[in-house]
Amino acid sequence: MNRFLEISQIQKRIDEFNLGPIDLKIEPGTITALIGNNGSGKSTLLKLIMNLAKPDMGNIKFFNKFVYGHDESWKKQVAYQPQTVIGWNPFTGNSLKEFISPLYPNWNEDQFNKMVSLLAIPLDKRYGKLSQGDQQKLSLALTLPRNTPLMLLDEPTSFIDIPSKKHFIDLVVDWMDQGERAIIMTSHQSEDIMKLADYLYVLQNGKMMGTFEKEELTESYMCYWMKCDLSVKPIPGEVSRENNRLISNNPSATETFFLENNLTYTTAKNMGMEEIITILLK
Ligand SMILES: Nc1ncnc2c1ncn2[C@@H]1O[C@H](COP(=O)(O)OP(=O)(O)OP(=O)(O)O)[C@@H](O)[C@H]1O
Repeated sequence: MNRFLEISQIQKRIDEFNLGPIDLKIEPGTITALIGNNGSGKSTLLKLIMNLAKPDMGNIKFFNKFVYGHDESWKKQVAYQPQTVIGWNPFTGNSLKEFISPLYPNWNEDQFNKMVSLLAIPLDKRYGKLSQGDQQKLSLALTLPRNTPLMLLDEPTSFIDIPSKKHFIDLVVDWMDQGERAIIMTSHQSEDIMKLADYLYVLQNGKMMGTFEKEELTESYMCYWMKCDLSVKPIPGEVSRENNRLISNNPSATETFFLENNLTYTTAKNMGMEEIITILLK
């Protein structure tokens, strides 16, 4: 299988914080959402991929090339949108576009203009004078049109307004359709995750909790309201219970057990992404 990115046993210590060991493989045609509580190491992982921080252990291969060498030509193949961009404040959107666009051979000017118009981005104001939302929109408009095989987005929609979030989702879907591409994005926005992600990579306090296929994850969590309070413990698949409400991450095992033990429920409901993430990050 052709792998865009392969992270093997990466570890990084920053003061008291320990990230890893992390293993992650990214294949073309996929969007992976990095999920985790604040401070769990998501941005640090993106910085390690971009060689902006050095790991203490492990390695990262991008298109089968180690990223921790002197040759950084691979960076032309990755578009990285950090949470905070350093050094852009004195420049207007127009000047930033003039600096950035020549660096990327697949830069698409029409796509940039489309994003500027759709997201109503002021190009003649200095970046430092823009609102946080406009800064984020400009940063996106300077990232997607690079049309690199891999895009790394660090909380791309945390400040932008609701209509722009909807445009962002459409733009990303369109971006993915244009070739052999992949995205890794950190996000706390369940709508972005629900609509865009194929995989969820979950981090908890720097530790890797696992990779989950989104559809499987949403299908595997079910909430049951039982006819009466449950006294039997534990029930196969049980994740948690409260009075007559039971959450399972293995509905078929749970329902078989209900049948075998004459336990009846009044309602069964799939759970939303926000509820599932809350359970995963408990
Ligand atoms: N430059 C730094 N100096 C000291 N500590 C740092 C630095 N960068 C990150 N850390 C620490 O590393 C840990 C992980 O931070 P990181 O920003 O990667 O988390 P995150 O999952 O992206 O968080 P958030 O969801 O809040 O953006 C935190 O404990 C943070 O304080």
